Amino acid sequence: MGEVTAAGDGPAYRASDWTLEALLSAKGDQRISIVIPAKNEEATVGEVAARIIADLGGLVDEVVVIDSDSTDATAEVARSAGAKVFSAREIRADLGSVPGKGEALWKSQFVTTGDVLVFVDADLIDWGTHFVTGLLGPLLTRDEVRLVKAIYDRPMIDATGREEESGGRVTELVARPWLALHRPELAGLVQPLSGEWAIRRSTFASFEVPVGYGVEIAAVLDTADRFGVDAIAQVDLGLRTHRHHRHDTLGLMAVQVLAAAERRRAAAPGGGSQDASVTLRQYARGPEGFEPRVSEVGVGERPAGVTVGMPAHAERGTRAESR
Ligand SMILES: O=c1ccn([C@@H]2O[C@H](COP(=O)(O)OP(=O)(O)O[C@H]3O[C@H](CO)[C@@H](O)[C@H](O)[C@H]3O)[C@@H](O)[C@H]2O)c(=O)[nH]1
Ligand SMILES: O=C(O)[C@H](O)COP(=O)(O)O
Repeated sequence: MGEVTAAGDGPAYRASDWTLEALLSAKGDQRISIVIPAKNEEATVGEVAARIIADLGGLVDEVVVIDSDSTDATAEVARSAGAKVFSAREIRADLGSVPGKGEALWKSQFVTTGDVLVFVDADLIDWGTHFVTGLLGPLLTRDEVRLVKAIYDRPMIDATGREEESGGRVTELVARPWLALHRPELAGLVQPLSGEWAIRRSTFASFEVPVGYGVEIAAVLDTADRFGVDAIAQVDLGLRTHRHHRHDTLGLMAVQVLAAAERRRAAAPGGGSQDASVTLRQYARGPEGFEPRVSEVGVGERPAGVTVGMPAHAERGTRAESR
């Protein structure tokens, strides 16, 4: 097993570094929750949840799908697959609701029971349950590790099945350049935006959480700032394919990633209120020439979960933050 830090000055871990038996014994009495945020993922969420339940039922204590304002059969499909399903909007309704993936992850804190949270996207196509065991390995076996990021090859497959150039466009054009400019000690992160990551509940509950796609870059920066770069481990999981966005929706994602990163560079505008937004203008040629499309992109943040009250069943993991 290689020594690895986020700076990438050593080989990443590999999922095969741990057997299921080794993880079961390292787990002890800790509880493990898998959290799958899902917005209109009826085509894939059932398979993602069912495979984890079938392969890892002995290791994982619960598989929770957070339905993020889906208008399709995501919730029904996930429930039939055996997952516990919650609507993000209905969790802690006293705290209101805003759209976004980060919101779904933040809300998951109030309904999960795990000391360790493993986030897995719902739109995975090529993947395996070694994603989960790989992400758990460093967290269960090394006390200093707080956050584990998945790294993988991520080819971009077009509608005909042909492999385009590699994916991760926001990663390559936004996140990596920003890290190179402002946080070079984190430049060794192979996939700073990977949607599969594991974190101690106590750590996550102490973070402010961007409501949108800024949630990953924020967790990386906050972990490094609070606990040091060595608190982040990377695990090579091989190959991942997923559904791709068009360029215009990736532009919105890029705004959210940048807003979260900039907020952590300086007290920049944008964060703070859960409803904060930035106006993004994009252009497409129409009959009269280039026409603007204006989007209000949510870049607000939720406060640290511990400040708004954790449910009793989660208190053990949250108190452990002093670890
Ligand atoms: O409002 C939303 C939007 C998305 N999702 C879910 O979040 C996951 C990832 O969303 P997706 O739109 O597929 O993101 P990607 O294009 O895959 O973006 C990558 O980069 C993002 C920015 O870091 C990460 O949040 C993603 O997990 C990562 O896969 C999926 O399960 C979605 O269903 C929600 O739950 N609510
Ligand atoms: O992680 C990213 O950079 C975005 O999800 C975009 O990924 P894609 O270019 O593979 O669609």
